[in-house]
Formats: sequence, structure tokens, C-alpha cells
Amino acid sequence: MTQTRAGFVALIGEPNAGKSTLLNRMVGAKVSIVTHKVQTTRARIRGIAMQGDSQIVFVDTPGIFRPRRRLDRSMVKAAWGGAADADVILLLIEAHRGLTDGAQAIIDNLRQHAGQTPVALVINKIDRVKSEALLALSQQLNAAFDFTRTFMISAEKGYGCDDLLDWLAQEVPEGPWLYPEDQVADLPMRMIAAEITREKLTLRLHEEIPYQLTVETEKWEERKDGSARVDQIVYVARPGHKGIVLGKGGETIKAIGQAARAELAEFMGRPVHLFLQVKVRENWLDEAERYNEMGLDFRDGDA
Ligand SMILES: Nc1nc2c(ncn2[C@@H]2O[C@H](COP(=O)(O)OP(=O)(O)OP(=O)(O)O)[C@@H](O)[C@H]2O)c(=O)[nH]1
Repeated sequence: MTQTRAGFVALIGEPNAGKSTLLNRMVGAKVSIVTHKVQTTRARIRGIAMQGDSQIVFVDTPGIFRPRRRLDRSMVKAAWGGAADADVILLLIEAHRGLTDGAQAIIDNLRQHAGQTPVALVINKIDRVKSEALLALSQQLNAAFDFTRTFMISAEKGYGCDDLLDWLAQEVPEGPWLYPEDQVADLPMRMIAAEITREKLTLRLHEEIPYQLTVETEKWEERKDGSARVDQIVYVARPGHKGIVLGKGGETIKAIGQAARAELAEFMGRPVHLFLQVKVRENWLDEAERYNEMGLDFRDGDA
């Protein structure tokens, strides 16, 4: 029997560095939403790639840049802690922007937090620069940090992405797969669906509330006519929030549901029937288990 491998890879980089584009390419399906908006996601699994006998689970580390309030502070710490907990860290740098102040700040943090975790430098968007400039940039960045490896890629065009994936496949530790193979395809879809709804809630509601709610996809049913029925629960932290999320006569949740359904249907390229329920789960923010589900460490919020 061949030995399986599995591990977590943290993708970090400034907004717009190309994390989503790279993920989509490596995961081989459109499982992470390419967005021009900054900071729409929480720390979470963004996609799973299978390469040979290796299962590579990509995690996102948002919230690194703009900490606010309790959950956010927790997220910032979690983001760096999460990165260090990963088996490999990939730092994405944009070739044409080089070592920006933002990139320097990330490198300073890596020095503090990365510990023994291997960090690979991934210079992305190489289609935008000349090769001489690339070499100089690679030298400059490698002088700034002791990267385990350097890759030069174009996530959009696909250059260098196979080499990177091969390397990751042998870099993650030996061990059983973290997710059953038959769930790998389904799991990201459920998360994407939840993420889309959460984004619509965020856009629609007062800014305090979205931080205190979570969306879970409870059921996913494929129908014979090619459509999908998706049942989701919006969990709010306080009874008072339920009314706000529902809106007068259920108008708010209806509008959110319509917007989310339309986006999900467009994303999947087929009809979707989306059913949203709002439930109160008091103190869900304080449930360590929930934090852990998001890849966050509950204790960090108290620091
Ligand atoms: N020219 C070029 N553009 C790229 C490449 N990779 C990504 N892009 C573009 O860069 C922009 C940002 O890409 P995303 O993948 O959304 O970046 P991100 O890091 O996920 O961004 P956030 O979600 O904001 O953190 C998009 O317009 C992509 O099309 C590349 O290799 N070459």
C-alpha cells in the first residue's frame, strides 16, 4: 500500500496578490470565489487539492491586516497562529509590485510567528514583468527572509503552478487523509454556499451584526431536473438579532435569500432552490467549538 500524505497549507499575501486565483487553479475547480473585494472571508478551509497520494488542504488567513473588535483581534492572532500551525506557509508576492510596505510587514510577522514552519516564496503574476526584474526581486526577497523555496508563477496563466503543487504534495506529512475522498468535492460547495449567504447578510445588515452570525449549510440535495436544493441556517447570537435579520414581514431575509440564490445559481451554472432559516444560538461566539470550526483559537480573544 502506498503511504498517503495530508496537511494544511496557509496561503498568505496582501489583498489582490492572487490567492483565490491560485487556489482555483490548484484545486482544479472553481471552489474559491475570486473577488476584488478585500476581506470578505473568515479563517477557513478554502479548498482541497488531491495530488497523487497527497491531500492538500488550503486554509485562508484573512483578518491579518485590519484588526477590529474582539473577534477580529482573535482572528488576527489566529491568522498568524493558524499560519504557523499549518504544515507549509505560502507567501504570495505580486511580481510587478515587489517588496511593498505591506509585504514587508507580513515578512516581519513571519519572522515572529512562523517558527519552524517552512515558508515558500511564491512570486505571482510573472506574466507582468521581465525576467531580469524577477531575478532581482527574488534576490531581494530572499535576503529579507529565509524562504525554504522560491517559486515563480502566474496563477492566471498557469505557469509554474504544477511545480508548486508537486512540491506541496511531497512537503505535507505522511498520514491519513483529513477528509474522506467522496466529501472533498462536496465540502467546498457547501462552504461556498454558506459564504455567499454570509456575504449577502454582511452587505445588507448593520455592520455589527454580521460579526455575530454564522451560516451553515445543513442539507444539499441534488434533484433529478439538474437543480439543487440547499438548506441553510443563519445562526444569530441574540434573540434581538433574529428580528433584524428577518426584517419587517420577513422582507430582509427574503431579499438576502434572493441575492444569495441568484449568485449561487450563477456560480454553479444551474438552478438553485435556497431555503434559509434563522435560529438563535446564544453565546455562539463564546463556544470554543465554533471557533475551532473556523480554525480559530477561542482563548486568543481574551488576550
Ligand atoms: N496578470 C495576472 N493577474 C493575475 C494573476 N493572478 C491573479 N491575477 C489577478 O489579480 C486580481 C486579484 O486576484 P485574486 O485571486 O482575487 O486575489 P486574492 O489574493 O484572492 O485577493 P483578496 O481576496 O482580495 O485577498 C484578479 O484580477 C486576478 O485576475 C496572474 O498570474 N497574472
